[in-house]
Order: sequence, then C-alpha cells, then structure tokens
Amino acid sequence: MAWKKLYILGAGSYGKIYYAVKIDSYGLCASVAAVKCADIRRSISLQLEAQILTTLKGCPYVVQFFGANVNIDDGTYNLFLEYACGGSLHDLIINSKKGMIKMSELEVGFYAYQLLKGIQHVHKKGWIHCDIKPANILVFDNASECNMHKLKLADFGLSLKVGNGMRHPTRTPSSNRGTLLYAPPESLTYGFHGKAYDIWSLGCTVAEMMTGTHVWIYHDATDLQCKIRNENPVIPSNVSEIARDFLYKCFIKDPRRRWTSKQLLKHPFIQQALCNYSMPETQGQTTRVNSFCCQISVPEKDFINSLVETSLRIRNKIAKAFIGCC
Ligand SMILES: Nc1ncnc2c1ncn2[C@@H]1O[C@H](COP(=O)(O)OP(=O)(O)OP(=O)(O)O)[C@@H](O)[C@H]1O
Repeated sequence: MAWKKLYILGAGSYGKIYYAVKIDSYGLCASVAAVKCADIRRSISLQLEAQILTTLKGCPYVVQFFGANVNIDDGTYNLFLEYACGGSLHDLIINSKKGMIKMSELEVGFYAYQLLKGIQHVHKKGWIHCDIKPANILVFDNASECNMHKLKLADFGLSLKVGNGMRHPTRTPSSNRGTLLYAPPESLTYGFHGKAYDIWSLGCTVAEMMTGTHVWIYHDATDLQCKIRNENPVIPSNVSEIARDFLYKCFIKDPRRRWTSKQLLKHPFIQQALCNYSMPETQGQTTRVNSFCCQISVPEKDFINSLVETSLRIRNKIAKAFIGCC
C-alpha cells in the first residue's frame, strides 16, 4: 500500500510536513499520517529524529512514530508520524486568546501533567528534548468525556543524549541549543544542557498557557539573553499561590536545585488538576481517505476530511457484510 501526500501542514528548517493517507488495494483509506519530508542530502536531522523516536515508542504523551523511508523517485527522506488533528499548542493558545477564552488554572494544570509525563518518559529513556515550546507540542482529541485535549511532545530534531549536553556539541560553550525564549540561564552562561533544561522550558510553556504571552518582555535578542541570565521570568500577579509556586520550582536558576518531572508531578498544582479531570491512557487515532494530492486550502481540507469519513463508513459496512457471509 502506498502513501499519498495530500497537503502541506507546515514547514521547518528540515523541509516540509504533509498530511498523507495510505490507500489500500480497493482505493480506500487505511490510515493517515503526518509526513516530515526532507531532501535526502539534507536529512541528517530527520534521520536522527527517527532514531530518537524509535527509542521513545510506547508513551501516550510523545507523538507516535510509524517509521521512515527513502523515496528514490523524488530523492526524499520521509518520517511518518501520527497526525494531530488539533495542530499545535501554539495554535490552541492563539485561538483561546482570539476567542478571549482564558484557560483556567485547572485546565493548564491538566495539560502540564501530560507534558510532565512526556518529559519524564523522554528523560527516563536518556534524552533531553532541548526545544520544548508550544509550537512543538501537538494537540489531539481526547477519547474521554472531559472536553480537554490530549497533548503530546513532538519535534525531537534538537534533542541530546543525557550526558552529552555539558557543552553544546557544535557551537561555542555559551551557546544555547533550542529556542531562546524558552532557554534556561545555564545554557546561555555555561552552554550546559541537562534534564533541567526541559523543566525550565516547561515552566515558560505553562506560564504562556495561563497568560497567553511569553514570560519575557524584551527589545532584542541581546536584551533577552541578558534578562534570562540575570533576571527572573515575569509571573503575572493574578495567578494563584499554588500556580506561582509551581512556576517558581520550574524557574530555579540553579539547574541542580530545579525540580525534576517526578517532583513536579506531585506538586499540588498538578494534583488539584488531576482531581478534576480523568485521563484514559489511550492513543489518539484517526483514519481518513483520498487519492488526489498536494497544496489545498482549508475549506478543501474539510471537504477531503468528509470524503474520508464517508469512505471509512463504507469500508466498515463492507467489512461487516464480509464477516456476515463467513
Ligand atoms: N504530527 C503532526 N500532525 C499535525 N500537524 C503537525 C504535526 N507535526 C507538525 N505539525 C504542524 O506543522 C508545523 C511545523 O512543524 P515542525 O515541527 O515540522 O516544524 P517547526 O518546529 O516549525 O520547525 P523546526 O523543526 O525547524 O523548528 C507545526 O507547527 C504543526 O502545526
């Protein structure tokens, strides 16, 4: 069965990411995926990401990896991931802001729980993500009754093996690896990248969910670097004491004293959210169809998705009829 790329979901430094479907021998859809695609000559980071994702398999809070291949015809390296129908957490934050809907602290706590579980898994497997931020967190529909989304960590293109982050491997010692806005002071001052790196970035992400804005107010990159090294992130006055304490624990300047994912999972900010929401440990799954391709607009995407749903219903009917005959 062949994969068919239907439209572009986004683009990164490596290349493009497509929405793709797998068509079976009856011309019907068997499954859908998001395919990260790069020119084979510039695919080293995608190949590394494939290796990392292989070691991270089995965690419901990390994007599922289906496999990778080389397409000799068009000279591309393709990495197949589960498709996130809700886009990224960045989109979710922007949309909440547009709709003037502020995420409640309980909601944020529930999302922070999922991110911490993902980070804990990544760290246990011996990796540091090094680029946790809303744009690298994918949003899925939740199978449970509660109206909350399911979040998963994605984009492991900058990840490092634990122990390899004492000094940035390719740049100067004081250079930071990930996105500056989410970087901890030790990465700028000493070029140090340990597990605590991800906790600082998580703190920035959690604060952003609460306020809709970044934790730093700055003029330019130099000013931002200076603030990260010498000042404390801005935590708005209207957050609760519990939420404030959670953020303080993420923003401890000394990475050795900064709380770990295990400690933070026991924090009252997380525990009170868990009392409110239940979390089934299920993987998000979608199944869609079509056989035509490439760059299409948003209304067309809806149309394609409805075709896919119809196709699925037909496929299920055929399967039921077939079982009935046997
Ligand atoms: N599995 C996925 N399912 C659905 N959409 C996705 C998926 N992965 C990424 N996207 C979308 O594609 C966009 C680009 O993602 P990607 O991680 O490839 O690049 P990036 O993080 O923007 O770039 P870079 O890797 O260079 O930092 C994301 O913001 C998201 O909207």
